[in-house]
Amino acid sequence: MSEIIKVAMPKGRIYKKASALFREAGIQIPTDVDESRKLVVPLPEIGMEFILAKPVDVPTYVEYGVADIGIVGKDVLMEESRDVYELLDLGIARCRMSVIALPAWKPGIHQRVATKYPNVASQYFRERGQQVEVIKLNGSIELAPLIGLADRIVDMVETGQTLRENGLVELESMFEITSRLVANRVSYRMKNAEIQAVCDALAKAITAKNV
Ligand SMILES: Nc1ncnc2c1ncn2[C@@H]1O[C@H](COP(=O)(O)OP(=O)(O)OP(=O)(O)O)[C@@H](O)[C@H]1O
Ligand SMILES: O=P(O)(O)OC[C@H]1O[C@H](OP(=O)(O)OP(=O)(O)O)[C@H](O)[C@@H]1O
Repeated sequence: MSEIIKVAMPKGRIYKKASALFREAGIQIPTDVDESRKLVVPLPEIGMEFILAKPVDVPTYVEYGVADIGIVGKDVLMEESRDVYELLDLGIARCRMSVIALPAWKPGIHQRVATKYPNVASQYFRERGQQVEVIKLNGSIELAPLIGLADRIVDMVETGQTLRENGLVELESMFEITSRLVANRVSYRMKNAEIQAVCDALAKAITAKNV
């Protein structure tokens, strides 16, 4: 008998896109499990159990093996540096991580950068020889330059609407971001056939979408 695969799924904007991709891959998962308050959803009929997690926590659950696989944005993987296998680029929830400022921004002596991604931002500016003070925020990052907390921000840009509505400009695009399928290293060995089957089915669905 094949083993149950535990899947850490991010609540929020990735869930609908990821669950649609699973269904295109022939894995019939419900569309609306993220709308209830139930956090562990057993789906024995398809040999899976879904763990509905905050996106930033998905790599932690997978590293510790309480989830065998997970779906997570590349932005979170870069920031969290968890020891997980990155198996597949799902090509969903596409956006970019950028450096953003008010149009009048000029390099100054003491530069402050606000972001939800302090590790990624620190490394990015360090590699470019720019000395900056990085300030961690947890949301509405665009506020920081508007009210004088920081000169620049590092944040996600998708449609650009948030920037336009707040009179901000994108100075540099740092990284293209998509969601990834990741696996726990031990699970990948112990449940290899089951995990590889999910990975192959998703890869086939992605290829079918792109032709
Ligand atoms: N416009 C966007 N803004 C932010 N993230 C986006 C965007 N579009 C796609 N993404 C991707 O979606 C992922 C999850 O975004 P979501 O907003 O659901 O998470 P979150 O900000 O951690 O949620 P919460 O605020 O509930 O903790 C991001 O990590 C990123 O990979
Ligand atoms: O280019 P756009 O399509 O406007 O998308 C980008 C915005 O979306 C995200 O914010 P989110 O909605 O997650 O809210 P938050 O700022 O509270 O994290 C991100 O942090 C940007 O603010």
